[in-house]
Amino acid sequence: MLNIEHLTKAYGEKKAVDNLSLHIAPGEIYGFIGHNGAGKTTTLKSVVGILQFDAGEITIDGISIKENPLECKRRFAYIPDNPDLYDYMTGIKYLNFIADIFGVGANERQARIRKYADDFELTADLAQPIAAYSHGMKQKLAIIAAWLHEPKLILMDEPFVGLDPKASHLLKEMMREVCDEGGAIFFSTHVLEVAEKLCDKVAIIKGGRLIRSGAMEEVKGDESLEDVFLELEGEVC
Ligand SMILES: Nc1ncnc2c1ncn2[C@@H]1O[C@H](COP(=O)(O)OP(=O)(O)OP(=O)(O)O)[C@@H](O)[C@H]1O
Repeated sequence: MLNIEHLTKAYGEKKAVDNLSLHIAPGEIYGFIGHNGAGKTTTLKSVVGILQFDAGEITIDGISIKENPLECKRRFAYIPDNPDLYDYMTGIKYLNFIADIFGVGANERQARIRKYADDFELTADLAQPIAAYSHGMKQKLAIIAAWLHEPKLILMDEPFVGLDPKASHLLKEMMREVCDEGGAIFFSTHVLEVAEKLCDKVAIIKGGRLIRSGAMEEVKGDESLEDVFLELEGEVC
């Protein structure tokens, strides 16, 4: 579903991502872990067409993000690490705005907004301006917005930050549902316990280079993901 081939992206002289290749198949929850500044956000922003990259190719369902970004964007949703939404809009206005962009019909959008807002206990706040939302409430709104057009691929940068335990649990269930229905999820996290329990596959990036990837059980073997990660972090590139 998502193919990243030899992705390279530099900021000036500094290579933030160096020759990274990764393949994410339907049905997979794929975790992306690495130290601060390892290149996770740069990779995600390159995949979703926010950043121009220097070399490599990224395709979603075989469609190039460079050549046909709109077709790609119809298929995925992206939740950035900071839910900077439009503060002056109310929650419901924002969700309708996103639904309009993706052409979600009136009945579907109403049903989905009602379901997800109820599940996240956000319904009573939808009439409030986003400026009045807490970080966690903004994150919930961003998640609902991402799920509105039923994307096949969902990319998320640190999605659990700021969510309360109930919302985190719900998000994990929603992620698994997407994958059970043939979709795929690629997300970054620093919470290795969550990654270990939730992910089918995991990729570890260090200094812009992919240093380990594959099925969770294979990557971690008999150890915890945290132990494997810390061992790899300790090794010289
Ligand atoms: N706009 C930018 N200009 C210059 N350098 C940047 C820019 N954005 C990121 N970098 C650098 O690129 C490297 C990778 O950063 P990136 O944000 O992709 O890391 P990350 O793995 O997402 O980190 P974190 O876990 O802290 O969010 C870092 O060395 C960072 O300093």
